[in-house]
Amino acid sequence: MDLTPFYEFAGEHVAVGIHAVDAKGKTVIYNSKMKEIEGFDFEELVDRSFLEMFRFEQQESTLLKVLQSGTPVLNAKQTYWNRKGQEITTINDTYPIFQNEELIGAIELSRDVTTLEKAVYQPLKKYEEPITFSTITAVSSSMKKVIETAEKAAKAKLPVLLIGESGTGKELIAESIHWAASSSGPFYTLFCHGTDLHLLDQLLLDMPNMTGGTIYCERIDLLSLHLQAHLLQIVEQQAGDSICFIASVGEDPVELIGSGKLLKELYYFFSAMTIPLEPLRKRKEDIFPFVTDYFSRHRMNFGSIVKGLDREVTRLFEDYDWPGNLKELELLLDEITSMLTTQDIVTMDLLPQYFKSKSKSSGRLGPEDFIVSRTKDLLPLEDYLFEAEMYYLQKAMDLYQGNVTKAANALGMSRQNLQYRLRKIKKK
Ligand SMILES: Nc1ncnc2c1ncn2[C@@H]1O[C@H](COP(=O)(O)OP(=O)(O)OP(=O)(O)O)[C@@H](O)[C@H]1O
Repeated sequence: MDLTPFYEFAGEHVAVGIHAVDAKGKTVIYNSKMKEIEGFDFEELVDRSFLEMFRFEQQESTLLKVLQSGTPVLNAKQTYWNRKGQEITTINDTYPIFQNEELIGAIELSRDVTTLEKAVYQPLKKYEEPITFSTITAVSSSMKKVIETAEKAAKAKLPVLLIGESGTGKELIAESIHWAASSSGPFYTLFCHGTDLHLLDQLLLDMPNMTGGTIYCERIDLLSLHLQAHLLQIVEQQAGDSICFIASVGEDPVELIGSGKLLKELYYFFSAMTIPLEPLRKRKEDIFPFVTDYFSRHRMNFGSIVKGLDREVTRLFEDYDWPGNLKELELLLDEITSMLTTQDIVTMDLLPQYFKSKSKSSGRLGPEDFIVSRTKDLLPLEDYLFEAEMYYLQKAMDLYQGNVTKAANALGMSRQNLQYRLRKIKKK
């Protein structure tokens, strides 16, 4: 009996992301769960082969690494911001695949542990005391405005809708509203990412026992419309009681409603007060005060001597776009401080390699710019070809460890020609 249809069905419906490549690194399997994890839409996937050419992300490189070494890489945890700007934490196992002792490809199995990570890890890690408005870095005028409105919301005790990209501090604001409202009960977070009917029903069962407190529904736009309707029923039943309801969404709610991702009625319920949080790239004044606060907490909690950033790192932080906002900065600082020994100033060599290459390319074209779609303008051909050439030449130089003669030879061009092109890249 041919079992292929069974395996195909299982591959599409299993709750693990699967990405397999052949011996040349070309994708041969990319299942639905992987699309969901990486945030791709179908239309974009058609162009995936193009994308692969330009992607430097860890995801691919683990597969390629395994392809080169022939040995598995297991339990690799990574937190990143996917194509839709959603924060995702996965644990990946990547294996080489052999047939008759010949390496024919590699496969990556990716478990989405975002919700688990938030529920288990974050409460342990953060501020030791309840979050109050004064704990929050708010130097920019837009963050000051956020705090002002949140203070009003705490007094009014009306439902609140927080709007902002992942990592902008929505949960912190929700928690500080809770404490400022001097609510007697607990602060609960309902992580909508990965929530199912069963968990929502559990919430329904638990609620009658709550005599106060706050329920924060994080990213209601990540629930299916069916579950949003269910959530609406739950919150409406309790409305008017002493429970305070706060929710968050990742983008403009009007657009979300327009594109069928947010139930209008659920939006109406929460939008008694709305608080938009700007992405960090639009309020860069908050970057360094946050770093200073982080370091002082680190000195206090771990007795370290870390004081600040050197000039080069400061410039890099200023220029970078921070797609994951303050959360991304915080994770980066966690990584940097874990490597500190006797140094009190953070220098370039303490920055992880992936961050250096990401920040170098920030401002330049990213992989998504190469996707051809009806909703976006095409890139001028010249820019497209320039990026492609730059990518290819840099990869060739890496492969030959910077040896221009050997790289030129492999590329079938003269040494002078390659040097000329490399200079052109540097100037851009
Ligand atoms: N203004 C801020 N001041 C201090 N810390 C901040 C601020 N904004 C974000 N952070 C830090 O970034 C982390 C992420 O913030 P938070 O979880 O509130 O973001 P979020 O907007 O709720 O993200 P998501 O939509 O992914 O849930 C927090 O743990 C906090 O330490």
